[in-house]
Amino acid sequence: MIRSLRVVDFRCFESLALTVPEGGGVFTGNNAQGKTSILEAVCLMVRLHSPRSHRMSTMARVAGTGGFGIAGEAWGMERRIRWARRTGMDFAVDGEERSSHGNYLSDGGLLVWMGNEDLELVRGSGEVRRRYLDFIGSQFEPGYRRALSRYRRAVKAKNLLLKDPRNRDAEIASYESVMLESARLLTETRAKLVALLTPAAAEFQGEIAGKPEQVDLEYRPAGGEDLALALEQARDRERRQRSCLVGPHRDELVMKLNGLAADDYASEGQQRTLALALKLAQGRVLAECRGQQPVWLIDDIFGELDVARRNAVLRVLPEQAQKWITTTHLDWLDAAGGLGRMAKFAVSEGTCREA
Ligand SMILES: Nc1ncnc2c1ncn2[C@@H]1O[C@H](COP(=O)(O)OP(=O)(O)OP(=O)(O)O)[C@@H](O)[C@H]1O
Repeated sequence: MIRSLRVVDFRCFESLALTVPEGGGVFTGNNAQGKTSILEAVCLMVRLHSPRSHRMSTMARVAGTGGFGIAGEAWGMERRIRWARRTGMDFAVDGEERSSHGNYLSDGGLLVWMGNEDLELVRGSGEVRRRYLDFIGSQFEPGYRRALSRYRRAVKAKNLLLKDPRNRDAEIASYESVMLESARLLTETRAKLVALLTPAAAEFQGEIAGKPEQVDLEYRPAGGEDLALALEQARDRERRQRSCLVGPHRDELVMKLNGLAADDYASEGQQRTLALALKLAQGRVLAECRGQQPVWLIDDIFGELDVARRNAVLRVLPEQAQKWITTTHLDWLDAAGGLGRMAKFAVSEGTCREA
């Protein structure tokens, strides 16, 4: 779990230093005060990933020096990342520089992020569902993140070549071999994850809905069973459309509720419930496979949930796990039985103090 967090020039914070108890913290404040930014800083420090943006430049404080730093004690180790416009990112654990993302992440902890935007998991494009699987995949399988970035680089290069009017078939073939090599780990891990997530999501869906509902998750690799053959068969189409059309960057995770497509048929309430169930399932799967409770970063969802669903989520969140919860008001928490083992923090205009 995370015991402390310090940031410099990150989002609206010029500086911030927090110590958080084992149970976690509830961060309260009006809109636009910096609550989500605190959770985002934790996510970056632990997973080198922000659920809000891929562009580090947007995270450096606008009136700051053009870079930012985040540090803290997480799972007994002192972690530190820095980003600067000129030099990019560097990171260290217990004072020792780590040479690569993979190296830094190898002994990092586990996270689950829950936010209102999770509804997009059910309603949004396939990209959102792939990101969900990738975030879990990189915590589940050590080589996943590296395979994903190799794969993405190869697709990007192939796309550039496909746009060239000259014949670049030989180079395309060499990038396809990189794609094939990295795709294997991605598709195998995604298939394994979906098989593990399905029963857990079904169980949580029932808990939150208050009645059993059938949940089916189906992983559909865009390259089918044989990606090499699919690439071969797509060759003419790809040349015409000048874009790489098959492979894990086009995979889908199909979701059905009570036998019907969840995006087209489920009610908004059912879709919200399914999105929560998917995130709870993520926590369960990670905890079981890695033997460690993830830290839960829960951004502003409780104030928005109806009482029944809120109580159900609070009931099924693992008691012993650390939770970082943001909220604009605390009325719901009083009704739900108070702070428990969590500390209360007040966030206001880029400052945060224990309240
Ligand atoms: N790079 C940046 N530099 C300075 N300020 C920023 C930067 N990025 C975002 N902000 C500002 O930081 C403030 C806090 O944003 P944040 O999303 O953390 O607020 P919040 O308290 O979670 O709000 P809400 O309750 O509305 O979700 C916002 O006013 C936002 O515009």
